[in-house]
Amino acid sequence: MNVISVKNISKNYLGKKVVNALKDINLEINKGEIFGLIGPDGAGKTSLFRILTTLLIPDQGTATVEGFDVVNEFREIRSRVGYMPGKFSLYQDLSIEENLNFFAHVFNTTIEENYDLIKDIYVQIEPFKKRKAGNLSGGMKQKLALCCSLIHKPSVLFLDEPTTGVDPVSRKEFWDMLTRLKQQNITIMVSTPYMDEAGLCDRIALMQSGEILSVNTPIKITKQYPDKLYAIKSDNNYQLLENLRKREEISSCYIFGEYLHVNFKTEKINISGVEIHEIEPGIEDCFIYLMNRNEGNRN
Ligand SMILES: Nc1ncnc2c1ncn2[C@@H]1O[C@H](COP(=O)(O)OP(=O)(O)OP(=O)(O)O)[C@@H](O)[C@H]1O
Repeated sequence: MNVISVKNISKNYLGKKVVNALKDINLEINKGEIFGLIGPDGAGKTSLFRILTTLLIPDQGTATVEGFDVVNEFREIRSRVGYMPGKFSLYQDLSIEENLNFFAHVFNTTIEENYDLIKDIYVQIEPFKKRKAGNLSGGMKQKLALCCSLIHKPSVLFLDEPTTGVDPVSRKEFWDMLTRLKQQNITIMVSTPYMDEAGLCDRIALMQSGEILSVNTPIKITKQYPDKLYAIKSDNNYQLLENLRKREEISSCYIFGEYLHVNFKTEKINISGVEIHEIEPGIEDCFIYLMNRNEGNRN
């Protein structure tokens, strides 16, 4: 049985303008996986998390978590999942210790009862346990929020952009922690806008504008890239970008760090006065390729 199953889920927000936040989403997530939802702001990641954690009702489709329906069996789900929302949602006026005790109390447990699960993370913030949550650094807030979401020993953990705005060292530590939680057989669904974190997941879904563009292991997604990709650099990359985008034989060209990444429609490459070499595509290249293809199909 899949731990999370999403079938034809759609969600619209009604307002002056209707927003199609999720369009016919289908996903299956296996036990013990670290599954990444990768996509830019507005892709629909939070809406999907909120549906799976029973905080939002879908307009269409069905979804189950640990075999329970997200609408009809929400109570069963709430006791089994941990949710770390994107925005810091703990009590800023309570200390680390008080926040943790509060969440333990809500779930009818104690810090001591499940200490084993949070120990690795908690020891890093314990020296500051009397400090108010509002006065913690980004990395420490994130560790506290993770502890609070784990305190009732959930079997599924939903983490919405847990590393956004967190320094690179804390980001690395955070992903190490997720690997340790996975070893305890916890299924983890995590969203991130950082493409480098995609490679740390067992499988990922690339999401854009409420749609899933691809689901696979990070390696398979990059292997499916259908074209040759070149990195090109000149003294003036902006001028080069403008020139290349006008050329008929170039199907895509975008800035990537100090290089431009370019696809050609033709095998023969006629370009001089630049540094050019073929490269292996990364997740971000795959994302851009799939996004362009999706937009092309729509037009
Ligand atoms: N309560 C709401 N009312 C109206 N529109 C909403 C609401 N919540 C989300 N949206 C819109 O739905 C779309 C998907 O938003 P969602 O928050 O699910 O995406 P996301 O990938 O998590 O992005 P972000 O990181 O910006 O939250 C966006 O266009 C967003 O503006």
